[in-house]
Amino acid sequence: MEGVGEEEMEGVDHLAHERNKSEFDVDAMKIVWAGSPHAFDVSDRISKLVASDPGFRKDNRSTLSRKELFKNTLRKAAYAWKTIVDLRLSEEEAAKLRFYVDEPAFTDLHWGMFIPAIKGQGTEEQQQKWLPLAYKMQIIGCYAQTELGHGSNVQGLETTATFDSQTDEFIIHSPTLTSSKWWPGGLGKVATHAIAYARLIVGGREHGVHGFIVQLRSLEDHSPLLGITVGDIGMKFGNGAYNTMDNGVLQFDHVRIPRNQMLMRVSQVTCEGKYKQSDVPRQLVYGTMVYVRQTIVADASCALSRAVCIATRYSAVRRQFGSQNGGPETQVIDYKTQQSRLFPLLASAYAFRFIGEWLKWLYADVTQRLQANDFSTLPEAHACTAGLKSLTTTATADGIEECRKLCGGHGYLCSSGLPELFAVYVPACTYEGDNTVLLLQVARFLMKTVSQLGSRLSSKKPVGTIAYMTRVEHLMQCRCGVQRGFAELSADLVEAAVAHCQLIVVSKFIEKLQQEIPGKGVKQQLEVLCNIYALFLLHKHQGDFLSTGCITPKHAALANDELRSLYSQVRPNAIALVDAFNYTDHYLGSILGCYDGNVYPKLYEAAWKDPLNESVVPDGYHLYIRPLLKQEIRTARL
Ligand SMILES: CCCCCCCCCCCCCCCCCCCCC/C=C/C(=O)SCCNC(=O)CCNC(=O)[C@H](O)C(C)(C)COP(=O)(O)OP(=O)(O)OC[C@H]1O[C@@H](n2cnc3c(N)ncnc32)[C@H](O)[C@@H]1OP(=O)(O)O
Ligand SMILES: Cc1cc2nc3c(=O)[nH]c(=O)nc-3n(C[C@H](O)[C@H](O)[C@H](O)COP(=O)(O)OP(=O)(O)OC[C@H]3O[C@@H](n4cnc5c(N)ncnc54)[C@H](O)[C@@H]3O)c2cc1C
Repeated sequence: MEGVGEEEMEGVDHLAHERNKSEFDVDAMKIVWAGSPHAFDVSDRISKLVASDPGFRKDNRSTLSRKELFKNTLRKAAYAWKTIVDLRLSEEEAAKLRFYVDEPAFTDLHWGMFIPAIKGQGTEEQQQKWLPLAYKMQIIGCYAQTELGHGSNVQGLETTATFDSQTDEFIIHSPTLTSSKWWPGGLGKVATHAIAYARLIVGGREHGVHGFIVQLRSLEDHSPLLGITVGDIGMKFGNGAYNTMDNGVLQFDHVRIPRNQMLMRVSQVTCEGKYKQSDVPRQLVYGTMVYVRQTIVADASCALSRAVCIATRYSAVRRQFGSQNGGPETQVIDYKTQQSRLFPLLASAYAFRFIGEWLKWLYADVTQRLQANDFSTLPEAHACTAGLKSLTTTATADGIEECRKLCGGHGYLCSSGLPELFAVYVPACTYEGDNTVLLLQVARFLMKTVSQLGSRLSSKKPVGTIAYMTRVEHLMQCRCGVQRGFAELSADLVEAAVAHCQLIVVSKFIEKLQQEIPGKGVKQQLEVLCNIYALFLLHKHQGDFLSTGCITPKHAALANDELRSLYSQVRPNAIALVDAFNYTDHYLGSILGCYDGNVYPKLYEAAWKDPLNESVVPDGYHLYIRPLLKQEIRTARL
């Protein structure tokens, strides 16, 4: 193997000159990014714990076969659980551990959907029975909603749950091939239980889709129970990536479960076979999705900031062209084109961090209200979680890919960390609701609001995120017919939904800046980023703004000038702004993004570690290359 000098690998901070340029207190910004001094402490401690433990190594994922990869994930999940128990980590610390372990696993669905579904849709009694088992991981659950034939259209699910009053049981059945459950994470090889969604049939009458707790596998030997056919759905996009997850297929053949395993907070079936609806809205059956959409928004800033951190550090290291008198070439980060692609993504990472924080607050608020039987803010909470999930995941997936391109050829190497990050992240645009389908929900909410504006029947004034609608006069003129023409106009309505969500992100960023933010220069940096975020959107969509007369061509030109000036203000602070994310090299998983910027020796070293380089002459030489070279190919047995 070709070696690299030890001194080249260790100790020198190649980005020190960049760090010295920064004009603000990076440690104070770290606290702002983390959310509070306490959150920073937890995050910093747990990230270092994971990074220093070889049990959580992840640099070999792209070279493992699916079986090796999956077994390694099982080992890591068990090891993570042991660490959590041994160190008596709090729930907050455990969640951070899962975050820094950075490997999608069945545990995400157990903690992220199975448990929340029981908490949100189960009765007190059901919670008391199932939650202690789930918290100790004595049972492992998944969320089995989507089927081969239907994902978006939840009302179209075909699995049935028929009540048998003779035995006080439900019979869960998959009547068609398309009713096979398809996609649930953790289902393929691990889950012992599922929250399965099925059409409820009582006394021959259908009552829509409800959730049921169904045991799938034996707790003794893990074999599927009678009537259950279950397995993995196969390899997904990218090496490593989401293939650590066992997304599964499941068929029920008249599987019987006791009546008390229907989640009965929203509606109940009595032993006499009576269906009763409580006074909570039916939409609470969808509550787990609202919860997860909110966590996905909070996570978007993590994925985007990670890609931006890699691309920013590498852009400061990489030099191309522009050498004067034999001096160094220009750092690519100094090119205005690089800045105009990179800095809006840096600003978006911060914007998404704050919108995630706000959405958490909104979710906590609606949860509290629901407990007090106040359902008034549920439609807005649904629209915000759906719309912001769509907006942030689309922008993040696109942003990760842009960061890969910003790193030129080296961005295409797995060791850049970017291909895997993209492959793991991009399904977020589809799961928990296809992004277009979710925007249509927002559009529906907006059109409903518009149709009520000025209506004599409705005395309610729009509040919260739609309060601005009363100030937009020409909406009043659009009221007529839009409800009837919804499907025809849906492509335009989706654009309106995106614009509405962008407005929420910008306004919440501005609100954040109205708070006291300690630390030298921190607030000023955030103001610059906020302005970049808003003006970049204005620039990108200037056609819409101009055609609707919201701005003049002069405004558009001024905005563009201002944007260029803002990029120059960010430039000296760019490295410090990504340092503020406080990511370890382990978490970044990228040679291009390593803290010390010592990229080239590390790339060189890593190449020699590739399995192809284990031998100088490759396997297959004698069979395929030599006969070719010796012109013996026609006689060789291929
Ligand atoms: C290794 C370490 C281990 C250590 C241990 C760790 C310890 C702790 C760690 C914690 C870890 C946490 C991890 C969390 C990570 C989470 C991981 C996530 C992974 C994601 C996996 C993916 C899962 C899934 O994808 S699940 C399936 C999701 N499916 C969907 O989203 C389907 C999309 N479709 C729909 O939601 C609906 O059908 C919809 C919205 C399209 C509605 O269609 P419709 O038919 O038009 O509407 P209808 O049903 O008739 O509704 C009418 C009415 O209701 C309103 N509505 C709809 N939805 C909602 C809602 N959710 N809430 C409120 N209201 C709603 C709708 O707008 C209509 O209103 P009106 O217009 O007023 O009538
Ligand atoms: C990695 C991954 C993990 C998943 N994990 C789980 C899980 O744990 N549990 C679970 O239950 N499910 C899971 N899913 C399933 C996921 O929730 C669905 O795939 C998702 O909701 C999209 O539904 P669909 O596949 O039916 O897409 P479709 O609805 O078939 O989408 C196909 C196309 O049709 C368009 N479209 C659909 N409806 C409309 C409409 N009304 N108007 C306009 N356009 C429309 C969409 O925009 C899209 O372009 C997972 C999926 C993935 C990829």
